Amino acid sequence: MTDIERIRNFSIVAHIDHGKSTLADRLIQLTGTVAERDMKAQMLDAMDIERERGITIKANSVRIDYPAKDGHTYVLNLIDTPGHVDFAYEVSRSMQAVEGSLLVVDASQGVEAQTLANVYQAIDADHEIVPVLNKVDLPAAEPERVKEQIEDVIGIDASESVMISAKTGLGIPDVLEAIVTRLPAPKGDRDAPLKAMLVDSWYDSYLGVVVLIRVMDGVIKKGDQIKMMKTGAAYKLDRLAVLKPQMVEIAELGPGEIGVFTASIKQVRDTRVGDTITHEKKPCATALPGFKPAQPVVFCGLFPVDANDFDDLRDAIEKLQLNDASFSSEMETSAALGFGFRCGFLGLLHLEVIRDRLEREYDLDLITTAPSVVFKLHMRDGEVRDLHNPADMPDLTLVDHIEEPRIKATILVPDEYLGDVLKLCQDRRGIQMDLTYAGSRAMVVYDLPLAEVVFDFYDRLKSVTKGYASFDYQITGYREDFLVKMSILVNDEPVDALSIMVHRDRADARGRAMVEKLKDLIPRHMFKIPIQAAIGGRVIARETLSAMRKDVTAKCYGGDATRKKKLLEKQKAGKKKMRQFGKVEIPQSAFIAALKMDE
Ligand SMILES: Nc1nc2c(ncn2[C@@H]2O[C@H](COP(=O)(O)OP(=O)(O)OP(=O)(O)O)[C@@H](O)[C@H]2O)c(=O)[nH]1
Repeated sequence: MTDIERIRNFSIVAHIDHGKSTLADRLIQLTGTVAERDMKAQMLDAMDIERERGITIKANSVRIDYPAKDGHTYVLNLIDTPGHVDFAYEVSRSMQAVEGSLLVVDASQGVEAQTLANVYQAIDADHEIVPVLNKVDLPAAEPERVKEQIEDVIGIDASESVMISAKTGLGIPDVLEAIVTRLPAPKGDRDAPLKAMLVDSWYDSYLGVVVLIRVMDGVIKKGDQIKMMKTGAAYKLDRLAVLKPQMVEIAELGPGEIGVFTASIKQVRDTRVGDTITHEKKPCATALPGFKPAQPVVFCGLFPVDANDFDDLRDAIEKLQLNDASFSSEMETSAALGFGFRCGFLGLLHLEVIRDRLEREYDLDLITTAPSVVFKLHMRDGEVRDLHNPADMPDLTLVDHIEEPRIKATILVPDEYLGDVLKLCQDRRGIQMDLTYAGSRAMVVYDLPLAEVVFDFYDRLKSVTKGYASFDYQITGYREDFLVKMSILVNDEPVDALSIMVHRDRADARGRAMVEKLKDLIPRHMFKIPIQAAIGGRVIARETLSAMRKDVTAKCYGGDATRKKKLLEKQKAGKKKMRQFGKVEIPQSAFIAALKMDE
């Protein structure tokens, strides 16, 4: 067991790409935690997709032994936090598990939206914060200006920022010293009953579920009989270890320490981030505050393009859920799309990552329906229902009013793009709450309906600002608005995968845009096809796709049978990506394309 005075627990907060992973790698490397030859760049980002997209999804941790200048060897525990907005709750739990943060800011870029969101979480958790200016090797680095910005925008003292280049290794020893001298040691009572926080968990194909914990009070040992206070489940610990970052078994962990255990836990779902772990026989009196179960906020339907792949899709979803308790699924049948799943996600990025993995790792062709948020239906009889799928919208006469989730969005953007950003937010029913300046950049805060953000807001924001805006949001609550369900009818058949909830004032424009798009996206058939948008029984927009004149084989005159056969085969292959709606075939790509809004 480590002397509590010689422990420092910390996390690194940064905006995406400011160099968090590179710094972590350097710290690990410099302290010889990993032998040089085992050093893979970005040790902490385990998953391929994370590496490819350059984002950190699952929190993880590493324990570093550091001989400090004062002659003592310290144990430094770095908990890596997910950098994306969708995982705000996971970030908040990781923050509770440590006492300090390194605030990494790219000295050539300055403070960004996620820097703010994450540093506020660190401040909320009462962290001691050490500002670290990275990338000072770049000619464009302006450390003095960025220091000022940190003081102006975040309001913390940046005069003693550590200047580093995680790339060249410059300043890394200073970071290690700052961790020891400027961050506080943890506190905890060794003699009190065990109280540990469940910080993270993941599924390992050899070990089963691995649980990352921070001990607050008491001592945990291999073989202990433990209990999770929120779920009530009890387990016997069969392995206790620290991560260096590979697992090294350890006999016990005391207050202030961070480590992992395994205990024959079947699925990640049985472990809840933020839960309190204690001894079954001698439990602690109260659980740690702030526990919140993971709540999916964005839903969409996932259907196999080829109905025969349904079983494969179900198996793949079950496998992914082994490692991700926040991704929910429920079987769904759609008249148009057949059998599939209605899935819930923490946010848009989470949705994209899961869909990508299903398509890539499990080789599935999927139709994704429009992402939707959870609407609250206040029924006339007083009942309040959650609506996860616009297709399930009940008869309007039964509904008194509808509420939708709202967010507080923070956007940082260079001055010259401010006008475009304001217009975009305004177009998405936003209400401006704040507008301030930090140097040549504006910080805008908007109250927006989440429904207007889930689809393509982020893409639009990036395109109108040429990638210079940064964006972050948090859900603030529900508010009533005049929302209606808009259905799309193709050849008089409703296509439920295309129905959306929309504000009444926007319905006409959205409806018109969608039918116009669909007219281009649906190939011509042998007959005329009306395409309509409707609210209830009322058609608000209509286009007609005219009939095709010739069939594809018509130009193969003469008896060229092979050519004809080839053409028909080609057509058949193309059909695999099509869906049949009544007599009409709609290409898979049309579903998402039709919902994109051009502004
Ligand atoms: N020139 C220079 N480039 C750096 C430095 N530190 C990191 N980079 C580069 O900046 C990019 C982003 O670095 P990462 O460490 O992946 O950033 P991150 O903050 O971990 O990003 P996420 O994992 O996406 O949150 C990489 O291409 C790094 O090579 C530095 O000190 N100088």
